Parts: sequence; structure tokens; C-alpha cells
Amino acid sequence: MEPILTVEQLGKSFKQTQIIQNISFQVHKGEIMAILGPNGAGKSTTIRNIMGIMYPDEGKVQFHNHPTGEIPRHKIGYLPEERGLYKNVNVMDMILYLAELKDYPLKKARERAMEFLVKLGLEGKEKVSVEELSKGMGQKVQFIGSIIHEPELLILDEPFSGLDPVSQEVFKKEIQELANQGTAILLSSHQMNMVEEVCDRLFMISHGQKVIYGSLEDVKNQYANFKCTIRGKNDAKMLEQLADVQRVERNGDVSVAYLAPDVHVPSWLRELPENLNIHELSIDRISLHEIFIDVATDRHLVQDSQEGGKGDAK
Ligand SMILES: Nc1ncnc2c1ncn2[C@@H]1O[C@H](COP(=O)(O)OP(=O)(O)OP(=O)(O)O)[C@@H](O)[C@H]1O
Repeated sequence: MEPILTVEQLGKSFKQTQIIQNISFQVHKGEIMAILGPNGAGKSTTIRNIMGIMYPDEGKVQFHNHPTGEIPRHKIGYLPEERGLYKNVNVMDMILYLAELKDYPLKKARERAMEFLVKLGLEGKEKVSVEELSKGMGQKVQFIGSIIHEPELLILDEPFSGLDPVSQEVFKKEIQELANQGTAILLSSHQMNMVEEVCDRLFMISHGQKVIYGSLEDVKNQYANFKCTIRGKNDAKMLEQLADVQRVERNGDVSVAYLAPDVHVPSWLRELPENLNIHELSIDRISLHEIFIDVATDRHLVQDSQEGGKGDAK
């Protein structure tokens, strides 16, 4: 795997408060790397340090194939968390202006702009003034602006926020296609279902520090324990006392028992008490959404200490 970006031991403080600490990860050619974490964890600060919008107090950012310390802006695409376009220009001129800023040939930019306007359902909007666009349409135009110059690294800060489900799917497809064509993508998002569907690897920050780093598969193998959902009138206490049950959540007649790591599911099922009331029962692995909540609420630390510490996925 060819690294495009290496972030090494990045640290940043504001007014003596350490915001991020010892942040290290790589983004490879053709992969989608998710940077995740609760509100205020330090994702945007990390991205801003990569983009040179602010400078780290410690560590370094290296763009491979470029001299050390250089930020090759014409090779980076960036969709910032704060959306914003010039209002009194038309859509095509806006996109061409952004291409020009990156020294990208205008003829090619116009062709690519048309191609993406069609793909994102904005055909015929080329001459429409940006201020007449809806929020979602504006976001699509800004997205086109971030990829118009064929960047080798694309940084997307919350690309799905504010989009309807259909537009989210369109964005998802485009992001996957760009990765298939070799673009390295660093994506920050709170939409775990989307992250689970598109990302190859993920880096999770909590309180400014790495908590998980690894491939989606490794992370799921390591952190996605099983849960057993039972519909039927049952005493939650009885379920809590079963072997290998870490906790039980209850909603009406539905109880979800979260199982310990490495539980042998067939054996666990065999041991269920005979008087258990079962209308429906299912066994699933917890989702990335649930892993995220475990991490964000430090629940995984309890789990790690019970196991003697699992460490990172990578
Ligand atoms: N310019 C700044 N001056 C002081 N503190 C800042 C500044 N920028 C960010 N912070 C603080 O740094 C912390 C991390 O903020 P950051 O925006 O990086 O988080 P985030 O993970 O992107 O959060 P969100 O998911 O809410 O966008 C927060 O506590 C924030 O208040």
C-alpha cells in the first residue's frame, strides 16, 4: 500500500489546553480512511493541522512524493466543515474559479464539472446563481469544487451532513469511485452507517488521543462483540445473571444482552434457562455505531481492563 499522507505524533494546544496529542496515522492511495470521534474530540483540529490552516506544536505532516514540510495544495481537495461559496456567481464559474486556484486546465475543468453536475443531479444548473441553490445543492457544488482538480488526497469533513438519504447515497457512490480510481480519502463523519459502508480503515480519537486505529475488519473483529436480542416477557435481572452477559438493555418486552468478548455463541445459547420466554431471538455483532458509543463513553476501557487490556486493533 502506497502512503500518500503520514501524520506523525501530532500535538496541538490552545491556551495551555492540550487539544490533540500524539496523533499518528497514514492515508494510502486508493483507500478511504475515516477519522472518527465524539464532538470536540479533535478531528477538525487534526484536519486543520494537515491542511496548514494551523500549525502543530509537536509532530509533523508528510505528503509523500513531495518535499518534506511542503503542503501540495494543488494536489489536495478539501471539503471543510464550514460550508461556503461565493454567492453572486453562477455554478459553473464558481467551479472553474476553484479549478483555476489549483492551476488546473480550464477546458478539462469545464468537462469534469459537467460530468459531475450530471452525476450529482445538477444538470442544467450551470448558469444558476449560487445563492439560488438549496443547502444540499450548494454542498454538492462545493464537493465538485473540492475534486475538480483531480486531487491525490481528498479530505472530507462531514460530507454527508445536511444531505437527504438519496443524495447521501450519490455522495457515497462518488467517494467510492474516486477511491477506486486511486484517490486517497480522509473522511470525518458522525454517520456510522455510512462510515461502515464506505471506509477501509478508521482512526478514532477521544479526548484528543488515539483510541482505535485499524482496518474496519480488524476493528469489528476486536471490538464488535455479540449481542443477543430476545423478545418475550423476561426478568432483566435473570438475564443479567447469565454467564458472559456484560449488560442488559430493556425496551418493553425486548431485552438486549451484550455478551463478553470471545464468547462461544452455540455453547452460550445451550446454557439459556429453560423457563426463558422467547418469542423471537437473534444474535448479531454490535455495529460500528455501538462500538463508537462504547468508546465515546469509555465503556470499552471497562471491557479492556476486565480482559487485562486488549490494546489497539493496529
Ligand atoms: N481556535 C480554537 N481555540 C480554542 N479552542 C479550540 C479552537 N479550535 C478548537 N478548539 C477546541 O478544541 C477541541 C477540539 O475541537 P475540534 O473542532 O477539533 O473537534 P471535533 O472532533 O472536530 O468536533 P466536532 O465533531 O464537534 O466537529 C474542542 O474542545 C474545541 O473547543
